[in-house]
Amino acid sequence: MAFRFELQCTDTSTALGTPARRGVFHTPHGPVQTPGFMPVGTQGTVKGLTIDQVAGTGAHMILGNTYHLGLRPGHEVVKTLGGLHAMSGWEGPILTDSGGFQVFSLDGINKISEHSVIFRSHIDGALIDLTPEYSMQIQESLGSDVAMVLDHVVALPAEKDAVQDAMERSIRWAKRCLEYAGRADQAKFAIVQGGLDVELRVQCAREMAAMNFEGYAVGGLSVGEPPPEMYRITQATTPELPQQKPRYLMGVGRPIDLLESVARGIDLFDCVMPTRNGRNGYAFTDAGPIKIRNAKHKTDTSPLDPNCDCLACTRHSRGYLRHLFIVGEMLGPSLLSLHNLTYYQKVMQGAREAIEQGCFAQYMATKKQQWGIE
Ligand SMILES: Cc1ccc(CCc2c3nc[nH]c3cc3c(=O)[nH]c(N)nc23)cc1
Ligand SMILES: [Zn+2]
Repeated sequence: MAFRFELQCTDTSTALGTPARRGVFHTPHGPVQTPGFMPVGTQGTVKGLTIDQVAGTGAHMILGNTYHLGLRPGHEVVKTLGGLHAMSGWEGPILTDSGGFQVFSLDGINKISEHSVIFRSHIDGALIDLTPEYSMQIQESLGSDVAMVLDHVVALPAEKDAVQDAMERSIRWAKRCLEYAGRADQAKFAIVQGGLDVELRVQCAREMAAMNFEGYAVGGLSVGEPPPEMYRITQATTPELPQQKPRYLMGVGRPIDLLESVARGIDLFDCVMPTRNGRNGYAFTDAGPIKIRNAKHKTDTSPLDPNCDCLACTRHSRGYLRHLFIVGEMLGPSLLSLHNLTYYQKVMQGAREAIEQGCFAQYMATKKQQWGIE
């Protein structure tokens, strides 16, 4: 069996009506410990880090993108280079997004029809006709272990009929992706849409659950809605998804969002925050966030985070890291990205251990207190 989700134990200590879950998602490129965080490697690289550094953070699975790689260098080139694994050298599991979200979120014209979404390449202006089948074909060339279905995401806030129209189209497109005769060693994940409307979310989740996907993502969130709204929708959606399949909350989130969502039954996460914020000099630590450019760090010889064993925290001071950002040295963004990814993996490792011990609620409360959250 190329793919298998092994649900090891659950923890109901948070009493949110759906338990936190500890599991292992087995893939052809190795196991992924859940709950787990997947670093974003949009262009086939986690920006500023070597793959050995990414592995060193504790990451098991990384993300690639159909939209970007499909445009440049083009999926045929990636295929000729042996696929994303051979090209990047990453030997672990890879998940690729379908490209739809990038089309809808990158401002610019796009034309939606039942057939596809047509958009102009932001690189050379060429018209691209992205059908569910073409998205699957690109992801097949990329050779990812998990391919996301092509979905239609509407920007929030949106009228209920627009959300319903996009949700129903996403169901029809998901069916077309499932029917696409791809490779046996590539899993397909469904993506549940429905905006912030519980009724639409439940309907969509049930229709997707009735189709035989290897995993289920909750999409259409982390698009600017208030975190409590994200939690409310997640909590309404996960109970409708198959218990024995992995659940992936797309684009989430801050460390607190990861824990609040684990408590509501989510197994996998991705987010650009640790790397994007790292590149901008914003570090996540047990004592809360640090803006390294702040003058108060200028002569600070202490490490970024005394509890962290990453290269940035064991080899350098806050004063040096600040200096790198002030003079614009490329090592600065790399080191803070490395630290943030290490930090995210440590938060998730703690979550996995807490669920195993049945004390996830206590773990979340402790982290909230450390982070200065009510
Ligand atoms: C490389 C890569 C980058 C980013 C992503 C996830 C991108 C992403 C979202 N990010 C925030 N919210 C999101 C919602 C959706 C969504 O509803 N559908 C899809 N297909 N992707 C989403 C996947 C892969
Ligand atoms: Zn560190």
